[in-house]
Amino acid sequence: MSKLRVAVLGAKGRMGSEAVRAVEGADDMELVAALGSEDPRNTLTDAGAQVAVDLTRPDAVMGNLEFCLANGIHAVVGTTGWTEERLETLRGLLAASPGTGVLIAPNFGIGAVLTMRFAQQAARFFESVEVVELHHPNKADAPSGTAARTAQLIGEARRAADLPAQPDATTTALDGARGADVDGVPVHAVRLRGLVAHQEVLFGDEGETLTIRHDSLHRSSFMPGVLLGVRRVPETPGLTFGLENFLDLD
Ligand SMILES: NC(=O)C1=CN([C@@H]2O[C@H](COP(=O)(O)OP(=O)(O)OC[C@H]3O[C@@H](n4cnc5c(N)ncnc54)[C@H](OP(=O)(O)O)[C@@H]3O)[C@@H](O)[C@H]2O)C=CC1
Ligand SMILES: O=C(O)C1=N[C@H](C(=O)O)C[C@H](O)C1
Repeated sequence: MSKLRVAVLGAKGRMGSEAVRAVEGADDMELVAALGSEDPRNTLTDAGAQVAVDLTRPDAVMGNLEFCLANGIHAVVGTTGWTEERLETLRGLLAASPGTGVLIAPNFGIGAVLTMRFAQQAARFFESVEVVELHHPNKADAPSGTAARTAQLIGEARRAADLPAQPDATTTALDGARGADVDGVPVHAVRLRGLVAHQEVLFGDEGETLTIRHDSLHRSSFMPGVLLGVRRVPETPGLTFGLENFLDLD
């Protein structure tokens, strides 16, 4: 069987360099290009890439995807910064390239995917909920894509259960003290030297609390998810949002 021809964008970055090693170590894949910010995108077509893994920056990913979709290259995207508006633009690009697949994974770690699923399940049972994400201080965006997605899933589950807005009697606060409001859920971002990627989802109700915590202690934790995405995306045209769609969680 011929090997999947894979390119990594952002190849010199923290995640990209790990992805380069993972692709090189996969028996069914061949790393055909490893691009940094200075490399022209046509390196991808010249190398005959079938799947591009984007681990760049929120301000770079859309241009990369435009190029990939215009050239029928499937994409596995770990880069963050996805708003509904950006997703809509991407859906438009995909409509013009119907056989091509894009996976956007807010988090490739199985523990993080499970955290989101468990939080979604717990959401309707608790009056209060807050999300705290904790990352290394070189991270460009806040809150993390994972925290934003977690809060969105919780918000959807609360609405589906007809829960009211959660109680919060704060009338005076320093700016930012209550975190960012994502879909009615306060999200707090910690940046601390020594950390990699961590998240706590705190639920509370009368007389009890529930904490769901996940820790990525090394970026190798994301690599099985990246490789799964690379294997599955060529057979999955259109937009897939979330690695859970490629996992049998139920
Ligand atoms: N989904 C997931 O599981 C995970 C997602 N991430 C996300 O991945 C992204 C990257 O994170 P991280 O590796 O820590 O960031 P880094 O800053 O370490 O790496 C980003 C790399 O992308 C390069 N780059 C920027 N623009 C382009 C471009 N147009 N083409 C090719 N390369 C480019 C940068 O090069 P230069 O320095 O020259 O600008 C840099 O080497 C972030 O959005 C982060 O949130 C991170 C971890 C897990
Ligand atoms: O930048 C990071 O490091 C990470 N980014 C992703 C995010 O924003 O959710 C995934 C993980 O948290 C690590």
